[in-house]
Amino acid sequence: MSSPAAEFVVRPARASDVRGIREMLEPWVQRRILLGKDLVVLFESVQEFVVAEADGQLIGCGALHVMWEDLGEVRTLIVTDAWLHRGVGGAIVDRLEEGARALGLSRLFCLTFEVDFFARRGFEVIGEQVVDADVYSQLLRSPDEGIAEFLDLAHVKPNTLGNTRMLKHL
Ligand SMILES: CC(=O)SCCNC(=O)CCNC(=O)[C@H](O)C(C)(C)COP(=O)(O)OP(=O)(O)OC[C@H]1O[C@@H](n2cnc3c(N)ncnc32)[C@H](O)[C@@H]1OP(=O)(O)O
Repeated sequence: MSSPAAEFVVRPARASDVRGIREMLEPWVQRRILLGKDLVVLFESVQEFVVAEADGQLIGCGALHVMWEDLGEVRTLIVTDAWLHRGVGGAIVDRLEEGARALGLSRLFCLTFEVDFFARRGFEVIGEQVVDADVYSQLLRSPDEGIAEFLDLAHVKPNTLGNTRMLKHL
């Protein structure tokens, strides 16, 4: 017998979700899968986040970070163990892509171990930089650690070991 359809919603995050996002994030930071974020950084970026919720509980999250006029990044994508493989991650990515299109972005980057998941959603592995030298030099001015990872700077290489750089044209 097949299990009943999973009921969840994906919605913009609220400030009151931030501690729950941090709880979902922490185990992945410990395992060096995702970049750690201080609470203040998560509060400051709450408008970038969507969350998935079922029965009033957070079951997933993801964020869209704008990097340049045409370019964004999918960040901090997590689904709780009990909800894996039920379409939650895909629904979060769909929502982030919708947000990216609404912002006028045409390319979405991600840095991930979940290569198959992203490949099945249209992301392609990239080897080289996807911004020109001028944009690269502008991005160097950002204090954001995720941007440093995007630029593949030496001081963040320990964070990104084993990750794959992927890009989707929207
Ligand atoms: C850019 C970044 O943030 S990278 C970091 C990515 N996150 C992590 O590494 C943290 C750990 N991983 C996770 O939290 C999860 O594994 C995620 C977020 C990558 C994926 O979340 P999930 O909710 O399992 O994704 P989702 O269910 O949409 O898809 C997974 C598979 O389940 C399958 N699936 C989806 N719905 C159903 C369903 N109702 N019944 C059976 N299988 C299903 C899909 O076919 C999919 O397979 P596919 O990838 O071959 O297409």
